[in-house]
Amino acid sequence: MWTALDIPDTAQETFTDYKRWRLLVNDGGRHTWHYLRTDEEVENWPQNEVDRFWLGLKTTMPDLPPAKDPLDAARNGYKFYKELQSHDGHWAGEYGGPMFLLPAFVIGSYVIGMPFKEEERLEMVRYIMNHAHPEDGGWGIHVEGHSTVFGTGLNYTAMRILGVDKDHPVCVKARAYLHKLGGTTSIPAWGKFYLSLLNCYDWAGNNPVPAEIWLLPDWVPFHPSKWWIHVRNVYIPMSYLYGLRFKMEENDLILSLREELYTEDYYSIDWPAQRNNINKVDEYAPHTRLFDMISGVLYMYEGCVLPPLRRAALARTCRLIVMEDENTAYQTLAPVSKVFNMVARFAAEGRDCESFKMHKQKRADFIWLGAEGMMVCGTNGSQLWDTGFISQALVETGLAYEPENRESMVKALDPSQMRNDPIHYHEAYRHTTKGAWGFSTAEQGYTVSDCVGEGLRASMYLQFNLEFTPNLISKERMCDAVNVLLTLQNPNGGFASYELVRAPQWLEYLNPAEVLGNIMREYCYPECTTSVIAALAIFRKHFPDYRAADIERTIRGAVRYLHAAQTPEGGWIGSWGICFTYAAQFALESLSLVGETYATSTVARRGCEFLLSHQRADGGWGESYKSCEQSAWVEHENSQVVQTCWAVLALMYAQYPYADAIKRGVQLVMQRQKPDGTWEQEALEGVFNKNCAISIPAYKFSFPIKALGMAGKRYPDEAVV
Ligand SMILES: CC(C)=CCC[C@@H](C)[C@H]1CC[C@@]2(C)C3=C(CC[C@]12C)[C@@]1(C)CC[C@H](O)C(C)(C)[C@@H]1CC3
Repeated sequence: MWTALDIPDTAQETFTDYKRWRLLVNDGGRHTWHYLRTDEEVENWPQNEVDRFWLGLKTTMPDLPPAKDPLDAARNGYKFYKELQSHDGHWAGEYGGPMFLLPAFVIGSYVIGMPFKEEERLEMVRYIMNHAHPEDGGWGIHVEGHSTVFGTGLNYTAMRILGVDKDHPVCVKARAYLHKLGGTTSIPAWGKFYLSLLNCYDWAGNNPVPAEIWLLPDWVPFHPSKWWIHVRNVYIPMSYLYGLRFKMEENDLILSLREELYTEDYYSIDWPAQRNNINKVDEYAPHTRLFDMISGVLYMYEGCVLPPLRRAALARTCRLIVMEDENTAYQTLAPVSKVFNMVARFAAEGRDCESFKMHKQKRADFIWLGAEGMMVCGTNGSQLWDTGFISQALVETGLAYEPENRESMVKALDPSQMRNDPIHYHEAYRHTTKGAWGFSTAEQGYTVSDCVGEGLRASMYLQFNLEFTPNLISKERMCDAVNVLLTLQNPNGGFASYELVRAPQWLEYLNPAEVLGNIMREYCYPECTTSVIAALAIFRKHFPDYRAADIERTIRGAVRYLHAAQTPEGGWIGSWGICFTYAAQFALESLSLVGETYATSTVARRGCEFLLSHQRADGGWGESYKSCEQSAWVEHENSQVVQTCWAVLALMYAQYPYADAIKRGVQLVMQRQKPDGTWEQEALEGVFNKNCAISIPAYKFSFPIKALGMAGKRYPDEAVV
């Protein structure tokens, strides 16, 4: 255990002085939180509105005159949100929600002896405490999910490592619940893995992760280079660490955890029998028989591995890990692979080396301090994504032209386009990045299809629609972005997230991570496809001569995919936002850009009717995250501002002719606006892999501003309040 912390019984009050925390934004959009220990530092680096807002402190923003109409309400919204723009032009923000990322960081860091500051540890404990379920004291896979062994086992362990005593009431309650669930023997695979690194679970209790798979020739249909990039990047360092059976040395905490986490005597557990022991409360994607069979064979193979083969396989995975670190300047693709890469590099090279230093430096980029404590975000930020949406909203609503908003629009231009392919490109099985945008920063360096779409579109809007912005992005750079988009279309016309679909569908039968669905390979997504359609449709208006035939063919194929992806009820299943309302907004917008609206297209008309069938009596829309789990509409108990905006935008894009439904939605969003122009944080807005919700708090600015502003423009004569 890191030094013991004195932790109060409840966590509403902050554990550190929030007036001393500052968000540093530098180096192309990196953001890191710093605690100022001396008064002198506090004086030299005053707290600003961005710090105060995200820390949940009272901002100095005044109450605004009540909005007269929707456009005015949008204006009020932006008056506030503009103050949250960083000096470099992007909007920094929180991106929390999953409850396994912070424990992964804590466990991984502890295993390799990479410390956190005491103030950080205190606020991490506070975050965990604030998200314990009041009834049972446990944690789920995300903050809104039911308690599971995965959530409870990992967060309990993290609390103990961070310095909380085992007799603290929060630990006592969580432990009682964990024991009620049978203890951590039945923790899902990734939990088994973290605990094994910590020396609190025997490696024999894990299903094998043989590195030898990386020695197969590339043409093999299930070759790991064809897996979804997140799973690939998680399993490369996992297979390396599994091959080494890497674990930290025993100490008092570990010996104690071996007692606390289990209901039986740790030393008499039948570990091989635990490989497929997964608690029912955790299971989202149960093992298939095929998976269990292959694991059984691989388990036998582990008893007779050929040392030269294993050595060659470990050398190969080690090389892949180093390439990923170097391609991303040690950001890595996302927090799960970040931790495993960090531990793997430590296992290979130790502490006194550049990789340890660099991993420590970039570990900070994932850590965010919110009103409820310190968390680990889903990525190193959502810089490009949030900047893209708000820029587009301002241009589409016309607010960008208003003198007081011009400077912020000039600052927002040119967000982090990647100029070159990765350093290690083909050898690391990467997709091209020259001209692409990713979700966060250029440094992180991963092409994402819809981020290229939104980045390109925002750049075109800012540069071409506004006469006061400089010409920063050359035609050549925009064409580079289009080139990337054109490489990403799949044979069925659809677009996936980071790469082309490389692997067959049956690979999903081998999903080893019981808590997430659709993870093994890329899938085509309506949202990604529609972003691309929209960007290309706008691009060709500005540059009708550039690759005109290719663009036409691509758009036609994408629209065909989108038509086919519509469900019989008329909706689209969203995979990255919740859920049908999210996807409908993208789908109906992109269809309108190719001339398909309520009046001209049955697809658009059915899309509108589907949405209208779910409008609630209060005028809003509200879907639960369970819609994503079940791929079927599940009503939330309350209507949600962000989802209402998506639905209203979708209807407006489709030129739904009867204004009443739209106005009722607009009214709800206006009623929920607070006097300072903001909206309350409601339910989590994002999701991944079917089963894990994630918050994207910037959506509660960008989409209301866009929806209200567009409604204001569309119905200019009416005050809708
Ligand atoms: C399973 C693992 C490895 C967990 C770590 C979390 C990541 C996988 C998540 C967190 C954020 C996340 C949901 C994200 C995406 C993929 C998966 C991410 C990175 C993408 C980039 C996919 C494409 C989407 O359209 C969109 C751009 C919205 C999201 C953004 C966030």
